[in-house]
Amino acid sequence: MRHVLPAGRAVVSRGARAAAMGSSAGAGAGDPGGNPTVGRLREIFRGGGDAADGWEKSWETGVTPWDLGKPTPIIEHLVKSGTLPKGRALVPGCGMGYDVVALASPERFVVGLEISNIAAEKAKQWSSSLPNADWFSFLIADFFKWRPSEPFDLIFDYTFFCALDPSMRLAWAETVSRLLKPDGELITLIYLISDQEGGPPYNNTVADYQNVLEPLGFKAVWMEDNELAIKPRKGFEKLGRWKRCGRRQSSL
Ligand SMILES: C[S@@+](CC[C@H](N)C(=O)[O-])C[C@H]1O[C@@H](n2cnc3c(N)ncnc32)[C@H](O)[C@@H]1O
Repeated sequence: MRHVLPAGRAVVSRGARAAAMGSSAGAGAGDPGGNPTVGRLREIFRGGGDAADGWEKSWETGVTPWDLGKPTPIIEHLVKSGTLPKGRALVPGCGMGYDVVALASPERFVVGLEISNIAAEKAKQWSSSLPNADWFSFLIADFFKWRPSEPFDLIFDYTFFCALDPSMRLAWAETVSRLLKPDGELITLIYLISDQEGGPPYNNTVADYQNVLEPLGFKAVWMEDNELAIKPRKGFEKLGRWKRCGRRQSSL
């Protein structure tokens, strides 16, 4: 174990936070968070309704302020480091699937899971003829309801936890626990948000992860600032690597 940081976070301005989320879609003034695309995303989700419809609409209308247009650099670094579990990996809420593709290799088959048909189709479109295409697949399913035939050695969450309504966090942890092998690893690239009203993305802290994961026996064996975060997200991301150390398992 390297070291585990306290569950705190830097306080940043609302404008800076929203600019970070809109890094690829063009941050700027025009909505309460300072980013018009995040504002449009909120608008889609405002008024309740089915979250799945909200995500489909955001993809349909091209309101995807989270999209980096490439894998997150820390994933490429971790792949190169050779420290990631091999076997089967899952990326829930994978969006365009750049991280799915970056993780996939003959030693590691990766499933990119998406609730949005459009996102999954887009992901398939750009990636299907890549040299490592035999080592990943994109599936359309609701993370919370999906029942795969086999559990996973690795689950990678990036901007999925923070995209979910906070009332779903316990279910998120239970589902992670159900889908992960007992000795599997959960990697959370935590996108820290502290000053937003509503969401997505929703405010979250490292403690929010600890609160739902630790009762299920998970412990962070690594929790550090993500030094490889893209520039607008620098200082807002922490890399958490979690293993099950306790005996309690999911009750789902
Ligand atoms: C904020 S985006 C993040 C996408 C991707 N991880 C990235 O960083 O580019 C969240 C994604 O989760 C998907 N999603 C939301 N709820 C889901 C669910 N219950 N099951 C599977 N995917 C879901 C959405 O369609 C959306 O593409």
